Amino acid sequence: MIKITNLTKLYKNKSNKVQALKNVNLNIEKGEIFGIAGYSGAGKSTLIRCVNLIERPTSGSVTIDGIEVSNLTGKELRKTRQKIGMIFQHFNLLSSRTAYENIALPLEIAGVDKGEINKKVTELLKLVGLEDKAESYPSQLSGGQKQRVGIARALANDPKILLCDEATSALDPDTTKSILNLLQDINEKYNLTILIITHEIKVIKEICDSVAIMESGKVIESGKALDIFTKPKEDVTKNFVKSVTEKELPSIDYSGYDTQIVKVSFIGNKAKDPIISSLIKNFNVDTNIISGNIDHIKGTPFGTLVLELIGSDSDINKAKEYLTEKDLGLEVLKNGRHFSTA
Ligand SMILES: Nc1ncnc2c1ncn2[C@@H]1O[C@H](COP(=O)(O)OP(=O)(O)OP(=O)(O)O)[C@@H](O)[C@H]1O
Repeated sequence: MIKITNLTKLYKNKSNKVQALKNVNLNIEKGEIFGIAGYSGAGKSTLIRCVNLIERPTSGSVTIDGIEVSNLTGKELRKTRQKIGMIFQHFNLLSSRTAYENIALPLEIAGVDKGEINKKVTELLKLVGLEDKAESYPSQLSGGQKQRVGIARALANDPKILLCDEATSALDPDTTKSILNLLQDINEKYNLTILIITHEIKVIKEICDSVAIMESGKVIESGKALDIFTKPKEDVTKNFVKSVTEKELPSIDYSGYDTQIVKVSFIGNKAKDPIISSLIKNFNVDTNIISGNIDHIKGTPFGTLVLELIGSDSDINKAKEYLTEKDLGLEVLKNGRHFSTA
C-alpha cells in the first residue's frame, strides 16, 4: 500500500547539511498497522513528512496505492493529500471551531454539500464516541477527546492511509490505551492502513503488526512486530524491547561462577514446552530462573525468561543450540568466568 524506495532527504542551509534520511526502503501492506520507532533525531518525522507530501525527498520515491506521489504537483497533489489522513501529537484543532466544525472542515474544503457533511460528521462523531460533544470547543475537551476529534477529522475524506505522528505522546497511559483501541477498531472495521511514528515502543507493542526501527536516518531493523520483539538484532532495538519486556537483572556478581545469564523469549504456545527440565536432564546444565514475564504483542502472548545456566562451557553451548533449534529467542546477557577443572 505504501512503498518507500531508496528514500533520502538532505536538509541544506548556508552553514550545514543534515542527511535526515539515508536510503530508506519500506513496504507497508494494505490493512497493516505499521509502527516506526526511533530515538529523537532518527528521522521519523522527516519520513512521515515525505509520505504525507509536506516534504519532497532529495531522491528515491514514495508510492501510495500504486501511484508514485513524491513528484506530484498542483491539483494531483491536492487530490492525493485529501486521501491521506493525519493525526498529530498536539491535535492541531482549530480553537474557534466546535468539534463538529473541526471534523467538517476537510469536507468543506473538498466542496462536499451541507447535507452530506452533516451525515458524515454525525457518523464520525458516533464512531469516535463523541456524539454528545459536537458543540464543544477544543478548550472544553480533554486531551483524549481532542485526539478523538483529530481522528474523526482525519477520516472525513475516507483516506486510503492514516498517518499518526506521536499521536499518543501527550496523553496519560489510560487515555493512550483508549486511543490505541480506537485506532485498532478503525483499522479492523475499514481495513485502513495505519502508519504510526513514535518514540514509545509500548505503542508499537500494543497495536502494530509490523515495525521498523530507525537510527541516524536509516532503517536499521524491520519486520513483523512479534519477530522484532522476540529476536531483536540491533542494539537500539534491544534497548527499545528491553524497556517494555525486561525487568532489571538483580545485582548479583556472577563473574566468579561457571555460568551464563541468558534471556530466552517465546511466543504463544511455545511457552508450554518443558525447556527447563530438558536443559537439566539432557544437557547437564543446572538452570536457575532469575526472572520471568509474560506480555502481549498485539494480543499474542510473548514471554521472556532470564535464566542462569550453570555447567561446563561445552554443555552450556549445547544447551544454547537446543534453545535456538526450538526457535526460541536467545540473547546472552552476561558471560560468567569459566574455571577449567582440567
Ligand atoms: N527542516 C529541517 N531543516 C534542517 N534539518 C532538519 C529539519 N528537520 C529535521 N532536521 C534534522 O533532521 C534530523 C532528523 O530529524 P527528525 O525530526 O526527522 O527526527 P525524529 O526522529 O522525528 O526526531 P523527534 O522524535 O525528536 O521529532 C535531525 O538531525 C534534525 O535536526
